[in-house]
Amino acid sequence: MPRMTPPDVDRAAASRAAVAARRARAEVKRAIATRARSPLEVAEKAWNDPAATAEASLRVRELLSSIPTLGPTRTARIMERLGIAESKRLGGLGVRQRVRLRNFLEAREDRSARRGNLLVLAGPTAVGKGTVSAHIREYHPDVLLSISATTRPPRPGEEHGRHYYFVSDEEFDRMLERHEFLEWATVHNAYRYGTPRPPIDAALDSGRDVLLEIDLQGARQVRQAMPQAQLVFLLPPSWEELVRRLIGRGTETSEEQARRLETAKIELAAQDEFDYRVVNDEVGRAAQEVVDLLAAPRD
Ligand SMILES: Nc1ncnc2c1ncn2[C@@H]1O[C@H](COP(=O)(O)OP(=O)(O)OP(=O)(O)O)[C@@H](O)[C@H]1O
Ligand SMILES: Nc1nc2c(ncn2[C@@H]2O[C@H](COP(=O)(O)O)[C@@H](O)[C@H]2O)c(=O)[nH]1
Repeated sequence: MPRMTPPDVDRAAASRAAVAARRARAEVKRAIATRARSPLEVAEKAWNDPAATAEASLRVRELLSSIPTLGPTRTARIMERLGIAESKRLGGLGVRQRVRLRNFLEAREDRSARRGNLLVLAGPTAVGKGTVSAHIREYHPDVLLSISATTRPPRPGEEHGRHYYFVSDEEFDRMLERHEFLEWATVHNAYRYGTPRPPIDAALDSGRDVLLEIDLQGARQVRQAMPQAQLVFLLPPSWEELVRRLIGRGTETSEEQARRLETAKIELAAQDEFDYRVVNDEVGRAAQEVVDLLAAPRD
């Protein structure tokens, strides 16, 4: 067997140390991915404990991308926002970079410790539920607006996956069999509508507030299934204004309008079942009232 010279010995030791360091970093990443350690705790250890070489040599990119909800694209975007270069290791960050990363990780931990709130927005046809919800989607993108599945055909301008998931009767039946809905109902004695449950659970678990824009039957089912949900009833300034909005929208035949106004009378009679009532006199103001209720802590 050839004898090892001193440089060979050094190289072998260095290579063993490199393998051990890689393993230690993989262990740290696994602990973050399985939520056994918080990324903030790992970062603090890297900065405060001189013996924490695995933590200190971990790249910021590796730390962030080990967080279960962050993929490589979001990681890259966050690092750019924090002003941290792709190759930077935790131990090599400057003071300002450490402050920015710490603030970011602290804010994430606060958010994930809080469960999101669920708010149901219901009300009679044409009161403006869709308009108020669209306003919230545009100005409060942090709120998840649930996308329902429906057997109704799309109206002009409506997009599959944005306004609704437009599905056939057969597909709706399959979703029912697979218990995919939090609630569902046949609305205005016409088409079926249902709220897919998995995106709602995921959002609430990650601390995101969720808004459901659904009918009275659905609101009652949500109250049963998730009693912590807040139920908000949207009111028109007057019955005459409601009729004006329905006719003015011009998306239903006069027969369908009459059917919807019959349902509206039943829905208006049930407004006392709701936790809050909001008058949709002006879209921005009504939307803000809904968002304020959504953000308010529940007891
Ligand atoms: N505050 C408001 N002032 C005046 N018009 C409004 C207001 N809010 C909504 N509208 C108008 O009323 C009509 C009905 O609104 P929208 O379609 O949002 O009602 P909706 O409650 O979602 O109805 P549906 O339950 O039938 O789907 C639309 O033409 C919309 O532009
Ligand atoms: N119970 C549910 N009702 C829903 C859902 N999605 C929408 N709706 C309600 O249906 C009517 C009609 O809506 P339109 O878009 O055809 O005008 C309206 O009251 C919606 O709030 C749902 O998932 N479940």
